[in-house]
Amino acid sequence: MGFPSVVDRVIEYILINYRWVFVCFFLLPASLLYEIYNYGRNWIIVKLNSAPKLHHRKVQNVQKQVQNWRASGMTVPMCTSRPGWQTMSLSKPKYKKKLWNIDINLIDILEIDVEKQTVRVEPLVTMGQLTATLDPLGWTIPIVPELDDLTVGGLIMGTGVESSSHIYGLFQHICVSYELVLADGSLVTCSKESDPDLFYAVPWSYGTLGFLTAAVIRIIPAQKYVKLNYHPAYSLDDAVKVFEEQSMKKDENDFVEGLLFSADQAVIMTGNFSSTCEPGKLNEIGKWYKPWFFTHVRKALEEGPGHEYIPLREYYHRHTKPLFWEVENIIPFGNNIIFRYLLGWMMPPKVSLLKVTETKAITNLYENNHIIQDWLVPVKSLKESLLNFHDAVQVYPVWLCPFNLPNDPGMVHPVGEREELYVDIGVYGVPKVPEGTKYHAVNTTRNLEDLVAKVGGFQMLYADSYRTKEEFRQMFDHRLYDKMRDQLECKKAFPDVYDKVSKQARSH
Ligand SMILES: Cc1cc2nc3c(=O)[nH]c(=O)nc-3n(C[C@H](O)[C@H](O)[C@H](O)COP(=O)(O)OP(=O)(O)OC[C@H]3O[C@@H](n4cnc5c(N)ncnc54)[C@H](O)[C@@H]3O)c2cc1C
Ligand SMILES: NC(=O)C1=CN([C@@H]2O[C@H](COP(=O)(O)OP(=O)(O)OC[C@H]3O[C@@H](n4cnc5c(N)ncnc54)[C@H](OP(=O)(O)O)[C@@H]3O)[C@@H](O)[C@H]2O)C=CC1
Ligand SMILES: CC(C)=CCC[C@@H](C)[C@H]1CC[C@@]2(C)C3=C(CC[C@]12C)[C@@]1(C)CC[C@H](O)C(C)(C)[C@@H]1CC3
Repeated sequence: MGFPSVVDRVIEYILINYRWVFVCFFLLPASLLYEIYNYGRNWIIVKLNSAPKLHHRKVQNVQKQVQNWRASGMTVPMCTSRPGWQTMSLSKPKYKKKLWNIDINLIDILEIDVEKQTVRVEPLVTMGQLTATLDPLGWTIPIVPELDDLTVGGLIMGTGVESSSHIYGLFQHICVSYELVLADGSLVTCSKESDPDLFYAVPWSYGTLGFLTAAVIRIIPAQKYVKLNYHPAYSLDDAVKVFEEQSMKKDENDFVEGLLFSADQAVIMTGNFSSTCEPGKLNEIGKWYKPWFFTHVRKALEEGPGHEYIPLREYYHRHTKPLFWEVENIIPFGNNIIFRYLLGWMMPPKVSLLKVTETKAITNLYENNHIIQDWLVPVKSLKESLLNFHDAVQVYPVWLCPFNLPNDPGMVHPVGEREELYVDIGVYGVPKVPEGTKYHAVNTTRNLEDLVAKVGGFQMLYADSYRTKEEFRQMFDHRLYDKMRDQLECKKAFPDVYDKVSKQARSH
């Protein structure tokens, strides 16, 4: 063994087992600088109010790039040029190296129309940017997927869900219209009324019908706080019952969410907008020294039912600081009180910087010894699904988020072809397997995918999907998608959606 390989191994050992050293001393300060740069840039744009004027020119630039692709002979299909490390998706989009990259540098909020109750945004606008802009004005989009860096484009072309989804559905269901550049270079705007086929085909198409250049999204009046009630449950039956009952009460609860801490311990949360706060009941969970949200919620198991008030924006982004519970694996002492007071203000490390500095060994570690999946199943199959996940991986906490699934045309439908309540079951962590056995990521995930498909469910596609093309086409309804691909001459212009999202297709 030569000297360099020993050094390599030592570095690899340190990077895997002591990733926090690198993260704390390099990534956290880098994340802060990056944020300050973004903040400064956004501030200048807001102050100069230049974004709406530039939009048209920036869209023309996208059209020009598509025209150039056509003029070049259309030899390889197109995708956006946003590098994989900048995205929130877990899977690595290796296809980008082979495809024709289109630069879509559209990052601004264009217009807030309080009369029509809509906001018009460009696709790279993030959830953090939207809440920072809308909340102080007393407005919000009805569904705010909780991680700051999720983008409007990714959430429309993929999907988005949040604790208000039991009322409003998925991210696509709060969108009024999409502005797209199509394969022929033309610019179209589609809505439910003007072009229902295209409008319903866009969500879950992962950029394979056209490039999104703007979207109009509904806004609703917001209030200063969320009054959050904690309902601890001490058996799976009780947890499922309370969760289901509360999710059905659309008129009573503005927000519903559950965290399952073990097979028989859960805390179900229900929340409402509130303009006032009871004295002594304010909890500013977003402050740098506050504990991670899921650890705070877990305390309700000992303390019993209770309620408190959380500032609205801090509620929306409650899972950002610990990236649900994923930061625990990267900075194990990140929730320690001394760390929080000293360095908590720099948290969390930017996902994009974590990704760009990820080594092959860490990628392998996550691929083989970690599960990150969101399964979307009818709520009536919740208990059965949770038992299946428990048998297969025993990963806790589990995230539970109810959502309404209308029977619209497009990729996803409720099982009974009638509007139905579904639940997103988020499983993120290191699987526990019986002693003496080894966790097999592909087999386990495939088995779970089968079980989810059997009850009429789907998986979110930001993570790894191991479906074959046939199984994928059974899970997602391709009728409208195929029709639009033919009609808009997409076959040469964009890869098929399966070839963008499947694990197999993405890895080479
Ligand atoms: C070190 C640092 C880190 C930060 N990290 C984050 C973060 O992770 N996530 C986050 O969302 N914010 C972040 N911010 C921004 C800051 O937290 C919020 O902007 C703040 O809560 C709003 O305060 P304000 O009233 O002073 O902003 P205002 O000056 O009223 O502006 C509100 C914000 O809205 C956005 N905005 C408004 N209109 C437009 C437009 N047309 N185009 C583009 N953007 C627009 C801008 O981001 C601007 O910062 C960070 C700021 C700093 C200094
Ligand atoms: N709470 C929630 O709902 C959460 C959702 N997620 C998931 O994360 C993903 C979003 O991450 P994010 O980083 O924002 O998005 P990404 O950059 O990962 O984009 C996701 C997909 O959307 C396509 N896309 C994005 N913008 C455009 C555009 N302007 N025109 C055409 N296609 C576009 C991308 O195409 P291309 O490959 O060509 O770039 C890609 O296939 C979604 O899949 C979402 O489901 C993750 C965490 C939480
Ligand atoms: C529908 C919902 C709520 C999904 C929540 C998904 C989160 C748990 C995901 C989104 C981004 C995500 C995949 C990520 C990771 C963990 C799980 C995350 C946070 C991490 C941080 C795990 C460690 C990895 O080395 C790496 C840095 C690449 C990723 C980055 C993205």
